[in-house]
Amino acid sequence: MTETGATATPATLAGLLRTVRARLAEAGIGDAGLDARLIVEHFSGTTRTDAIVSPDRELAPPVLAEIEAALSRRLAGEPVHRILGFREFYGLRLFLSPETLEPRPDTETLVDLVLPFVREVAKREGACCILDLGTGTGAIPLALLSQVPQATAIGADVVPGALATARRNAEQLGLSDRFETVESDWFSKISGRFHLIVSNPPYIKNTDIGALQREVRGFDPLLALDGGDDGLDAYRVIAAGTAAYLEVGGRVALEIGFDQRTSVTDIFGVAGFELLAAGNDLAGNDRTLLFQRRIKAL
Ligand SMILES: C[S@@+](CC[C@H](N)C(=O)[O-])C[C@H]1O[C@@H](n2cnc3c(N)ncnc32)[C@H](O)[C@@H]1O
Repeated sequence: MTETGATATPATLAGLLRTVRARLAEAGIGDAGLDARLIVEHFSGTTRTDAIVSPDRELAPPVLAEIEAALSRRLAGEPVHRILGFREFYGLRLFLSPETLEPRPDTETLVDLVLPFVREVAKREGACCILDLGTGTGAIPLALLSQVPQATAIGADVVPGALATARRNAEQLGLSDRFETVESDWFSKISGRFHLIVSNPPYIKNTDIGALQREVRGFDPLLALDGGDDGLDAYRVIAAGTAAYLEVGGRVALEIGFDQRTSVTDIFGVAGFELLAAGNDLAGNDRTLLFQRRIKAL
């Protein structure tokens, strides 16, 4: 029995949901109700409606064992989507792996920022070529490809395991004929020109990584987080390289840390780019920047 009086693993759906939620809440896990629902529904193959319509549904012992194992992992700090093995992004279900960052809802605002441009180019030219630097699960380009059927994308990453996950995601979404991966240290193995270069690079100062939530510091790969001493290393490389890979009239769009708007705008300014638009994340912080090459005065 727990302090709330609930048994560890009652066999009915409603009882189990209550117990899992109580044990997560007791451990101080913020979104205990949601995490309980995700774990129980996933491993029991039930839905929210089942819990309402058939609360007394009995679950088999192997299912209970799987839920208990998942609960132990969550109590040990593992994020719920890592336990499930997938996460929703822009309406797409994406597989995760130990080599990939778990895509965040804030990154959906980067997709929102560039989508009108991708649509416009695709309409005008019948195609839109996208390069995503640091693709991880492939979240950003796959979201764009799912919205714009004429678009094609290259997802580049320095981690082969991340690229394997991105390819798996493209395949299961039926997008693999328009999505390629390249193992590349930023631009080192990239060739060709693109209408859009997009990136959510690592941007945390290395001295700040120890202070991140345990769910992030313990489970997102360090290479996906560490932006160097001032968090800006990747932006400097991307700013310096972008012009050589951009089509005339092309754009570059970036996710940034909440306090990096001025620094990243300056870095791209020095490289010859002007800021066209900026967007906020779901909490209202500066989170996305869109640049184009500065037009030289005659
Ligand atoms: C913050 S994660 C973003 C992942 C994904 N684009 C997303 O938004 O969910 C940064 C990504 O950059 C990749 N990365 C780190 N250093 C890199 C490098 N030198 N060249 C290419 N990719 C790199 C990491 O492996 C990671 O997948």
